[in-house]
Amino acid sequence: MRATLGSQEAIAERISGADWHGIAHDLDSYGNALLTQLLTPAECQALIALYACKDLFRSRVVMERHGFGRGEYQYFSYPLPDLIGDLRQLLYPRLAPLANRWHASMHIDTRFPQQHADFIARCHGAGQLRPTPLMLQYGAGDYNCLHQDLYGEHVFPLQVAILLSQPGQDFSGGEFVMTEQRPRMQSRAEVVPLTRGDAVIFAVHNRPLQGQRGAYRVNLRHGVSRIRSGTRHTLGVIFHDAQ
Ligand SMILES: O=C(O)CCC(=O)C(=O)O
Ligand SMILES: [Fe+2]
Repeated sequence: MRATLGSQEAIAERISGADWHGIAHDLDSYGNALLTQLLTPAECQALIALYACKDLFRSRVVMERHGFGRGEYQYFSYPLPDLIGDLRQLLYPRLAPLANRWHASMHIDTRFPQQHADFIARCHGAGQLRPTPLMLQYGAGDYNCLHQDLYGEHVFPLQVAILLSQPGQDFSGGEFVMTEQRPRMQSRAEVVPLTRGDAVIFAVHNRPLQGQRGAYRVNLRHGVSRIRSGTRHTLGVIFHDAQ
């Protein structure tokens, strides 16, 4: 599995080569940023194949049953497949300084350690023991309602979703969408254009927005518009664990 799923070194190199200044700028300006071509088509394909391996997952959610939309997803069990553990561990340190800066701007006291293992120890110490990385699977007519992935008191304010299917080839429709609700103002929407292997990094629930009298908090949600045809798979990397 290691061969098809790519080495940690290759993933680390792609992450190092990304434009992190540009990503920070986009996250500060829009609450989301693209990290293009994080995974190769072969890695995307290998990840999609994992969806059928029931033993890798701790639970399966049929979205319609909960009013979450239509489609399904599965949460991975520990130990995570290598590639997914590597992504979580390698992306986190790039985002922790930004998360700390956001918290400072929003006057939230919590600060995040530099290493993911230390943050996970904090989650586990508070009873948030269950892994949150997940794979989502949508067919024609499916969609994901606007939501926030909060699973307990401890929340890392950024998360990552990686599109594993090719738009225009594997599926049509199914755009990644975000809304941003500003206090006493109308909501703003963003559609994030993704191709297979691209990651979107985005705010989990709040971000600071610079106003005339300092920064204030805005409330964000994400979801997926209706899949018009075909099948769409995504890998979700959430950095906090769940209660
Ligand atoms: O399928 C998507 O693009 C959205 C997935 C999602 O909601 C998540 O990763 O938290
Ligand atoms: Fe989500």
